[in-house]
Amino acid sequence: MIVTIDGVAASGKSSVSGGVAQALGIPYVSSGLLYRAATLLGLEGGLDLQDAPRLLDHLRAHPVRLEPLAAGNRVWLGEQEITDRLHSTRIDRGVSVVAAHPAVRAWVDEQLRALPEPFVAEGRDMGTNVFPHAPHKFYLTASARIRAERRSQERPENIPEIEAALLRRDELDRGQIAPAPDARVLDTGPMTLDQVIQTILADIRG
Ligand SMILES: Nc1ncnc2c1ncn2[C@@H]1O[C@H](COP(=O)(O)OP(=O)(O)O)[C@@H](O)[C@H]1O
Ligand SMILES: Nc1ccn([C@H]2C[C@H](O)[C@@H](COP(=O)(O)OP(=O)(O)O)O2)c(=O)n1
Repeated sequence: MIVTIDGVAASGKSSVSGGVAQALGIPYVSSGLLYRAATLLGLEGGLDLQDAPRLLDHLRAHPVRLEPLAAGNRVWLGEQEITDRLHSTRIDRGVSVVAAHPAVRAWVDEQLRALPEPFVAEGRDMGTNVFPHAPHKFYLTASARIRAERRSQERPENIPEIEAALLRRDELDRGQIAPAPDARVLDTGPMTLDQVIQTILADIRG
């Protein structure tokens, strides 16, 4: 069984997926971490992030692995854990360029489709492209201001700066973001994290 939870940046995808997965006793899969890992490798390799063929060669030469645990996903580069380095403002700025390359998307999708079920998958296109046959699909939204207020707990910039960066990324990610026609759309703005998790669990349990 696969549950998909897609949505815009900072809409609550990882926190909600983690809570839903823990309640169901299954892992969750954070696809965005693989796009972030590809961005980190590109930046640290001194590559032009626009240069898809070189970036892909670089990715193929470096074994990146996503470990989808219920308590939080980890990303490995060989034997070295890189999870803590994936949520910087520098990666936020570069990741949309990297995620727009079809070859990078195929590199991510291949890894996701190889994972054993059951799991909760979160990202932008889990319910549309990667797991279109998933029986339970959700799509999270919230206003840019609310998302910026939430993110300000995790980033050094002030709320207007974070809001501007989120709107820029929404725009750049637009090609990847659309709710699946059979997804339930939830505006998390007026809800607590636990309310979102309980709403999704009630829907899954029917
Ligand atoms: N109602 C809510 N729904 C989802 N997340 C919320 C809610 N209220 C606060 N948050 C917080 O918003 C922050 C951003 O959520 P996160 O899971 O990182 O989003 P995303 O994975 O979409 O970037 C987290 O700190 C989360 O706990
Ligand atoms: N399935 C996915 C997941 C993420 N992406 C891209 C788009 C996002 O800007 C980045 C980072 O996604 P992530 O979900 O980690 O981060 P945010 O919640 O957007 O802060 O990756 C994507 O194109 N497709």
